[in-house]
Amino acid sequence: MSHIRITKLFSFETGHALYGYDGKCKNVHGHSYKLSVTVIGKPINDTSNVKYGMVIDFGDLKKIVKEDIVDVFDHATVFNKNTPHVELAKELQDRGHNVMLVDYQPTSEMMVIDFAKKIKKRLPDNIKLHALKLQETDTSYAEWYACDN
Ligand SMILES: Nc1nc2c(c(=O)[nH]1)N=C([C@H](O)[C@H](O)COP(=O)(O)OP(=O)(O)OP(=O)(O)O)CN2
Ligand SMILES: [Zn+2]
Repeated sequence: MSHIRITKLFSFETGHALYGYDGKCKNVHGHSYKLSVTVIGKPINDTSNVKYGMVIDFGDLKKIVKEDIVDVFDHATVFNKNTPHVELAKELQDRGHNVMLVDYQPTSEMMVIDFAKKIKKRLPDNIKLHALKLQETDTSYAEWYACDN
């Protein structure tokens, strides 16, 4: 049976700020992120399996990405916990805002690395993460490919 890649698209609204950056993105601002998740595997060959003909049910892939990424990042503001932004984060949290502290600079590149780690942990053994594309704006995106890593 052939290996087939299947892809599901997600979107979420997230705020961030790049501490120490030399441009406008050092300010707190937000993006309508678009995330494309591609996995690879062989379609199930067993006619008695309810998932016959599927690499992975799109719904099962959606559950993983929703639980570990979309529901966590949507309408949150992400700050690098290794910077003084941690104080701003605390103030916002104390005032009831949805803040996420991460261990990295929240660029598209670093976020896509984080997402790859999270998704890989959740996939069944027979399904491999092939690629992620994280689109920050209409003109800017970062990609993670298994073959590069
Ligand atoms: N390599 C990276 N460069 C920049 C990142 C990033 O994650 N990786 N992020 C930013 C900012 O978050 C910014 O909001 C997005 O940058 P940019 O594409 O430059 O945004 P513009 O609105 O100016 O895009 P145009 O379409 O060119 O107007 C900065 N850099
Ligand atoms: Zn930004």
